[in-house]
Amino acid sequence: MRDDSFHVFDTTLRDGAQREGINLRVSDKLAIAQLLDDFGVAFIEGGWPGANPKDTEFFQRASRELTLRHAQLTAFGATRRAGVRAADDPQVAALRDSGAPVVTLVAKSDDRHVERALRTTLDENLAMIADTVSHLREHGQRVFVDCEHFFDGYHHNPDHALDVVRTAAGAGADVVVLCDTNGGMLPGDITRVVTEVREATGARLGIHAQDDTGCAVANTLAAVDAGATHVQCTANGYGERVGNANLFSVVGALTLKRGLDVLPDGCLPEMTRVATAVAEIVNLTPDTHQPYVGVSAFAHKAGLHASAIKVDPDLYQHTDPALVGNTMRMLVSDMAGRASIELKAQELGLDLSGDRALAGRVVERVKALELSGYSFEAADASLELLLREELGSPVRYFDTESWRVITERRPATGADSLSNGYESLTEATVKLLVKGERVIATAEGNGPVNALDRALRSSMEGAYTALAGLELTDYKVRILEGTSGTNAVTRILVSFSDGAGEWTTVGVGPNVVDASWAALEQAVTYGLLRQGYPQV
Ligand SMILES: CC(=O)SCCNC(=O)CCNC(=O)[C@H](O)C(C)(C)COP(=O)(O)OP(=O)(O)OC[C@H]1O[C@@H](n2cnc3c(N)ncnc32)[C@H](O)[C@@H]1OP(=O)(O)O
Ligand SMILES: CC(=O)C(=O)O
Repeated sequence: MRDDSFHVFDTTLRDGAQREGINLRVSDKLAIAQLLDDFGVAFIEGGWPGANPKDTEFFQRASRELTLRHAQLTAFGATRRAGVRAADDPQVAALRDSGAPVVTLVAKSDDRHVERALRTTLDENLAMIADTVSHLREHGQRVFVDCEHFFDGYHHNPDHALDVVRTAAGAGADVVVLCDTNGGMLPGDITRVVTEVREATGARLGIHAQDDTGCAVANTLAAVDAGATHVQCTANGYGERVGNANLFSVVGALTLKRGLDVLPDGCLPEMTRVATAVAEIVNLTPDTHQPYVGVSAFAHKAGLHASAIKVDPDLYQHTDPALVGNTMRMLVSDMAGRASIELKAQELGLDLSGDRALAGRVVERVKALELSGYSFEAADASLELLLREELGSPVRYFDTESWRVITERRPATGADSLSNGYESLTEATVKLLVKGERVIATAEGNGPVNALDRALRSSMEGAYTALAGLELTDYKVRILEGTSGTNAVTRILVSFSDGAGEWTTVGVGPNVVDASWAALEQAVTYGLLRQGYPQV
């Protein structure tokens, strides 16, 4: 039986889904629920059964299709309408019949909302809460009550706000959740109010904090410090308007900073995987700078940081990334020092044998190249090739004698209205020395880079069969001197994949095709190195 003394309650599938830009299918919701269960949350709020067909179907399918090891499903919905018995309210019936063992009821606790939005009396509001909680409890469901706008309501009419808490708890709600629905509170407000409400009512309290002041995580932690034992959060902080308290930041803080065992054993290292997988499912780019789980959360750029990290990573990290399933990374740029290079070499599996002079030479080359427009922090493959060269074993699979590209614009057959009756075709010829033989290859492409890529591969596919499995996955152009117009220097980043991994290289030059070739040549060389081909 799971310890019930502290609840991590996730509402990604309900409040998270209220974020602009998220539109989940039932299968998405089921997949996210499974991930949240892997992460070990105690409650997963699945949605509002009866409010829309998708959420109703989610609860039907969840009972058949989900195997939850850690979490209980929770159905969300409102208290009964004014003037109707809970037993006769169809929305309450949908909660009762959802199959969820737990129901979270949203209740009004700000008298202005009662009078102006519900258009009823304060007494009827209390009756709606008591009647709905008792009805669901009689049907065997556990009930939590979300007190909407609690903090604003407490400020405006503390007596009614406290009556709501006492009524909910008195009717059988296990947790009364104080909600900062408009997200306007600051941590000091939360500490004071939670403390006062706990002392005045003795109820078990929870916290639900929207992030409109950017304080949702801090507010959640302040509530816990003041005695709340139930935290409502969403994966990656998704939620209505700017979002909710971020589940991963809250859990990271509670476990690693406060020493609370809020997850089952072994679940914390799932954090980074779950955060990324949820972002993929909701179709939002993962936030690279998100605390704990972002790809940059433990990425170090400054040379002074690296020199201390070399002695002990704890000197520049607030926690061990492995505890949350993340990894430390060294970034090499013109802010690097010798220690950065030494650590990067270690990360890449290269042995510098403590050669400080060699590391110093690499630093100097990197700084000079970055001054001319290169950027190595996103181009690990280029950096590795440079390091190998300085180590005295440059990577060579072919030598380029020359290449040429011709783009022809000609009348098109079946051209669409955008092409103005013309089409362009590019042809590239490359001349290389491959394993001692001179090879010449020509290929067509839809542009210079595509044509060069195809010619380069076709010239070597006999010698290196694995080339067929390499794929160009990204091509980025950055104009470095914006004021020079078409005379500018450009930086090209190309990314390749071989199915097992991805790598990026960088080329720079005043001629965009030349810079692209430089990046392409390195990317293919690095790809062949990854395949383990012996060098020529
Ligand atoms: C703070 C939060 O984020 S709470 C979560 C909010 N989530 C959602 O609203 C998403 C799902 N909502 C919906 O699909 C719809 O709004 C429904 C199905 C719930 C209701 O739809 P409708 O019946 O068309 O009503 P509508 O949305 O216009 O208004 C909500 C009604 O609920 C009432 N209501 C609001 N809060 C409560 C409450 N805590 N208890 C009881 N009734 C409430 C309102 O007074 C209003 O009543 P009225 O129709 O008599 O004016
Ligand atoms: C319940 C809820 O989502 C809120 O009050 O913000």
